[in-house]
Amino acid sequence: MTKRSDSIVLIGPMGAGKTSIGKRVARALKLPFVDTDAVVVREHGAIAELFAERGEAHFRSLERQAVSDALGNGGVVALGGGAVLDETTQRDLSEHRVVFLTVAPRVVATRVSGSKRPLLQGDDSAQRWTEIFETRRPIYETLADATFDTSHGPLADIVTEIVAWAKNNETTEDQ
Ligand SMILES: Nc1ncnc2c1ncn2[C@@H]1O[C@H](COP(=O)(O)OP(=O)(O)O)[C@@H](O)[C@H]1O
Ligand SMILES: O=C(O)C1=C[C@@H](OP(=O)(O)O)[C@@H](O)[C@H](O)C1
Ligand SMILES: [Mg+2]
Repeated sequence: MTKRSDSIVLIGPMGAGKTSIGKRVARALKLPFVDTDAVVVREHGAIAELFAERGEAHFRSLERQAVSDALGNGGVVALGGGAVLDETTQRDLSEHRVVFLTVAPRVVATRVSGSKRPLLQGDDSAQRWTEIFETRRPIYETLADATFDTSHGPLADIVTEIVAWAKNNETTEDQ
């Protein structure tokens, strides 16, 4: 696999583990870690409030900028689940090693229940998660260089698998 950048980008649906697994992968590889949602929150405030007060399109434009900055800086980057909807981001990702974290619907429900994710509020959140995931799945699959299912087993095992994959797929200077 020839990729220009040595960074690793985690994509996938809400609750797949991008933030928590990304943090641990970065620590294991001794690389900096950035979660683009955390950047947006730090610079602009809570995501739920941005959605409520300024709308999803506004959040997406802040997210696009955070993603572009993070990809430029390198390291391990965890995206928000919807960041891949942006076509500029899709193009930019072709230069990076992209890891798609997937998860079974029956497992994710407990992971995201009670969370403040604005797209998962209300009684039908499980159904909404599935609809959103099915809509985005082709994009995730197209962008992915590798896919890991986080539904089973301890989080540490998935981290180990991703670290091994990253070491086997390192970029080299002359690419
Ligand atoms: N493989 C896993 N096994 C068990 N719990 C997990 C796993 N991955 C993530 N979680 C838990 O699920 C929740 C959501 O994870 P998070 O990293 O925020 O996902 P994402 O960033 O993809 O939305 C967190 O509470 C996290 O600890
Ligand atoms: O899938 C989405 O559209 C979203 C995912 C969230 O991030 P996580 O995927 O880290 O939960 C966050 O960016 C926002 O609530 C919107
Ligand atoms: Mg996250």
